[in-house]
Amino acid sequence: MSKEDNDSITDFQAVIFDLDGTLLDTLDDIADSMNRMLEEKGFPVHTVDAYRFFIGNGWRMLVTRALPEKQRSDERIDACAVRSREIYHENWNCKTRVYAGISDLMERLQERGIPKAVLSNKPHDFALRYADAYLGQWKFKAILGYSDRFPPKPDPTAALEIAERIGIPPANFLFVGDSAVDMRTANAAGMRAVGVAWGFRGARELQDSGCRTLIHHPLEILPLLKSLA
Ligand SMILES: O=C(O)COP(=O)(O)O
Repeated sequence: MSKEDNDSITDFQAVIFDLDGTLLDTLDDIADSMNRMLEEKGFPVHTVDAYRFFIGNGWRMLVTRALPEKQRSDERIDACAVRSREIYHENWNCKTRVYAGISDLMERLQERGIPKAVLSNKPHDFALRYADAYLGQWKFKAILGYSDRFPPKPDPTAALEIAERIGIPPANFLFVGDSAVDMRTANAAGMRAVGVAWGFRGARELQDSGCRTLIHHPLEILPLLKSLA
């Protein structure tokens, strides 16, 4: 962390986490499911790494980016979204894992009584299922994936709703994510934008999109938080 970051740290008391690429490495399961759908439909598949840049703006955008440019009619995108979700439904947890250091971080946050929440552009049902399977031993004040209740990130509405529910002002939140979408959401919500270098997109994208604090290990979040001891 730079000195400048240290100087400007205020009274952070709560954390909102992105899910894909921040808490969980879901890349392979998403890429495999999408590639199986593309194969079935006779379209070219992509490398797993290509999916790092397709994921981030919700399932429909993921499907759109994965389809060849000339095959992106609304009807085709809808049909491919339905089929790829069916496949993902069966394969969501084959290779997914929690990133190193996340379990330690969750444990420490829990011990210190720091409120935490998840906000993802993943379909809401999948966000809940992942949180339950991989993060179920820790308490979250809210777990929100994408649904028709809130616009997707980078719109700040859902992040602000979480702050309201927890009863802590947005300015006292860390918003931790791995993509430009997350950094924009954080800044639009008036929360501290914390970028994680271990995620799908990497440090450069984060620095170019409003990241205020870049971290390389989950436990670097702890010194940013107010001590509740
Ligand atoms: O599924 C997506 O588009 C991204 O999900 P995330 O917001 O948890 O990174």
